[in-house]
Amino acid sequence: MTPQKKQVCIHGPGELIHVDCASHVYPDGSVGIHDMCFRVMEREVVALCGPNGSGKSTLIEHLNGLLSPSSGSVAVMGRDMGGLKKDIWRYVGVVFQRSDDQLFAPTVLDDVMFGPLNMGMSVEDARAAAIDALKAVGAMGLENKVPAYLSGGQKRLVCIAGVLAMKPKVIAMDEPTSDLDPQHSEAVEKIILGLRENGVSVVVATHDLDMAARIADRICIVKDGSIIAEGRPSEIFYDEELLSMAGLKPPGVVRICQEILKSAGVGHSERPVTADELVHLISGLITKR
Ligand SMILES: Nc1ncnc2c1ncn2[C@@H]1O[C@H](COP(=O)(O)OP(=O)(O)OP(=O)(O)O)[C@@H](O)[C@H]1O
Repeated sequence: MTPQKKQVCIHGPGELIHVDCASHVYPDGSVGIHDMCFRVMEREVVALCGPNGSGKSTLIEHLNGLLSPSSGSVAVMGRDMGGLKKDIWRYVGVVFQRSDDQLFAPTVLDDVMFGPLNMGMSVEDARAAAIDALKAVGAMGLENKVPAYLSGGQKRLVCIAGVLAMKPKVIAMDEPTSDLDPQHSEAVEKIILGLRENGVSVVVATHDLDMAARIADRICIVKDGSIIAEGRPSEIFYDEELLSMAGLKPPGVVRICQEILKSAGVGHSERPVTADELVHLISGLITKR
């Protein structure tokens, strides 16, 4: 199935967020995104994949009103972003690319409690929400630490906890596994999948196509400020022409699969994108011999 090129930006049922941004122009005249139609549906993980400077962060910052379209609109739960004001954090949370942009309080607990307190929760409830969130990301024990002294991986987990504590319906994460070791990356992947399991939708901007293949229901390819194609990982990651046009390399599993099938001289309709799917395909081929 050919991935769909985005053409029209029509509101549809089940949308949590609808971005219809004709353009976002930064004060210096740089165009961050343009002709951008983007939707977030219920209970899905969407990955934004594209080269440096393609507009992923700019799009993410439109999802909770940190940036607004120069021309166009953003609707959250069917309501215009402009009317949501501070309430936006109840619906959409953003985990920034640089953890140091997010952490500011004297202790981890203060930091994670900040959002809930700002939403009007009592100190007691905010503390309970913060502790729950720290538990959910496996960061209990860090409550009394100074955020600035945490490791990069710990900072990322605390940033995620700070957003989780507000219990939003959508969480957008900008390159959540960049600079993380394999263990912390896996922890973040598990958190994302756990969120979807609990009915939270997650938008992830990432250069890690292997991770996107493992966790995403939908891949959006972002190039030069627009989404040029979207579809399931198995559709997008086997489209060599599309990936090459976007300056991207297929995930490792896809490359291995293509090489194996080529050297074995067999065609196959299956399109594995995860290691488990590839193992399943190879086992099937061996059994048939
Ligand atoms: N504050 C800003 N002022 C001016 N131009 C900006 C600003 N932020 C981003 N841009 C420009 O907007 C475009 C999109 O940048 P953006 O950071 O959204 O891309 P990205 O896909 O997230 O990149 P990366 O993968 O490197 O993080 C780029 O041309 C960038 O130079």
